[in-house]
Amino acid sequence: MENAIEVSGLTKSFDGHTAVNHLSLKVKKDTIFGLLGHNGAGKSTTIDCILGTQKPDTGEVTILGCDPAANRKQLFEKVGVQFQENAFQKGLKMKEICEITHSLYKHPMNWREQLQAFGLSHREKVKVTELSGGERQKLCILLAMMGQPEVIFLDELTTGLDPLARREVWRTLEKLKETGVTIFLTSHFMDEVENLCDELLVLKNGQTLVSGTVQEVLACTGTKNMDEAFIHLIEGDVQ
Ligand SMILES: Nc1ncnc2c1ncn2[C@@H]1O[C@H](COP(=O)(O)OP(=O)(O)OP(=O)(O)O)[C@@H](O)[C@H]1O
Repeated sequence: MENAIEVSGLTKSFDGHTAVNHLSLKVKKDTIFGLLGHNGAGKSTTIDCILGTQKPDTGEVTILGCDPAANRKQLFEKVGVQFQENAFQKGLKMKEICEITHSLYKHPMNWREQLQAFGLSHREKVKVTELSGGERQKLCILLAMMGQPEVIFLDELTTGLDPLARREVWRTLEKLKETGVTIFLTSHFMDEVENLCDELLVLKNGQTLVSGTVQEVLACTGTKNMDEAFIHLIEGDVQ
């Protein structure tokens, strides 16, 4: 199976502190990949380096065979990114943000359909600042999907969502995967990872502890679920 994302020997330091240390990974096309780790493990830095928004100290990255730093414009059409909610311009209504984002793409999605799938249709005229945290989070995911990307990056996918909303998001991602979208996500919810991810990688202090399918991680840690596996991995290997 072809790879959508390849990372080899990625290292990134800030002021002498190594945030990501010699990380290598491959994400197969049409799969969901989960990057896990404790707070400060290096997940967001990894995504920033993969997207080219941070310059790695060393390492090679390709998305859909391209160097993201050198092919930014070309990749923009094919890669969706979940931006942090505080990046929203104040005073804009949800509908206006959707329309603006829609206008940026050659082949945008029907955002009203997705708004309905997320149960947000009745809120389209509400200012983003007046939405609940969970509603804003769903909006961020919708915006990442807007250009009908081939690859989508979702950092802290369902943080702030209630259990029902999390399942709505899961269903959306499963449908996206069925249509041939590759998804790279980070999450602190191990049930989410078990349900969604084809493969995962656990980081501790910027270094890879383990990678593989959920079953492989459970087998190598001798645990019954990802919660136990995660705690075993993070607590068991003090560095
Ligand atoms: N711009 C920056 N300048 C200095 N240090 C940074 C910067 N960005 C990240 N770091 C440091 O790099 C390390 C990894 O941070 P990162 O945000 O990648 O972790 P994370 O795994 O995404 O954490 P969380 O789960 O809390 O979001 C941390 O020690 C963090 O303080």
